[in-house]
Amino acid sequence: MSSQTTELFHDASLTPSLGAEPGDWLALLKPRVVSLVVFTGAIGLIIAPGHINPLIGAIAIFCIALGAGAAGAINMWYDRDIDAIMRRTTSRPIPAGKIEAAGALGFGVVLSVISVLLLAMATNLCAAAVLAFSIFYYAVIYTIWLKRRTPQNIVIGGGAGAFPAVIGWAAVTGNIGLLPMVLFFIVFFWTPPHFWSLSLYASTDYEKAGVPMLPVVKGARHTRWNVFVYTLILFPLALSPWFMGLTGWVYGATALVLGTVFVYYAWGVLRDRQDAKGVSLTKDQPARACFKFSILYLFLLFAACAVDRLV
Ligand code: HEM
Ligand SMILES: CC(C)=CCC/C(C)=C/CC/C(C)=C/COP(=O)(O)OP(=O)(O)O
Repeated sequence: MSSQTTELFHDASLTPSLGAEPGDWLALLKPRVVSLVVFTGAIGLIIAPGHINPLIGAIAIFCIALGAGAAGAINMWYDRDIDAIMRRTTSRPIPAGKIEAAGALGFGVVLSVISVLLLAMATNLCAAAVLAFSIFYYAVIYTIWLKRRTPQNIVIGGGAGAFPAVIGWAAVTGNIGLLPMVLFFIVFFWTPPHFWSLSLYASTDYEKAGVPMLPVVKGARHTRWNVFVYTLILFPLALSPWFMGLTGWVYGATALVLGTVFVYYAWGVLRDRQDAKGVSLTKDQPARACFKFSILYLFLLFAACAVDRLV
């Protein structure tokens, strides 16, 4: 096969469409990942001081979901070449030939605009502006600019997923308070252990696709240290809303327990010795366990924040 033919083969936009079903369009929105992002947005809205009409609140949460999903669709449009190479992503709608690339881009852009306009009309300009910026951040700053250029891609790019709590808060108050800012930094520092744990056992995929994720560029040992150090930083950071008197004891106790368990899992990742470059680490159980726990951690931490408001 000539190199040109190989390129055509890999350009998913040229794969014949097999006929998209509604589920394929939904898959473009990365619904499972977005669910946690939206949950943090909803908590931002619940803990904000003041009152919001429940219908308006529901619309605001819907807009965060729509905007985050739309950014995911733009991400899948841009990443269609590497998604076709990586085993984990090869069955996504574009590489699978279910949806054409241009259609996915149009879908993502239109939904982005709708989500921002609807949020502006339903709530206020501050919330809508932060949503617009976070879509831009994920789609352009992370996906197009950083992801393929630097192994620090997700440290900076992780900011995108940290905005929803700020958006939820702003939807109620029209401004950005101290508590949502701290929550922003909690998600920001949570992202590296979340993602680098996963990348430890998915590194051969990224290597194949030429994405400079940390384990590919710096090796597994370096990545393990980074997972551990970011988890250590996260520990006091997650406790800080309690120390500052922004939350009560329910949150404080939860952050203490969850932080301890997270450090334990990250320690497991650090102690793991499967470090040979190019070796498939799919059996890297400590990294898998740490990735899974990272999701539970953020879910429970934010839930505790809301429970604190109610007790
Ligand atoms: C740049 C930052 C991030 C990167 C690179 C990243 C990467 C990933 C990847 C590659 C997966 C596997 C998904 C799949 O197999 O399709 C994943 C799963 C997940 N991520 Fe992240 N993530 C990031 C930030 C976040 C944030 C901010 C949240 C939520 C607040 C989040 C929530 C989740 C959830 C809930 C899953 C599990 C989805 C499932 O059950 O399949 N991620 N993440
Ligand atoms: C409000 C708003 C716009 C929020 C967007 C935030 C969002 C969905 C953040 C999650 C970031 C994420 C899923 C990265 C996946 O990385 P990747 O795309 O590199 O992973 P992949 O290899 O699975 O495609």
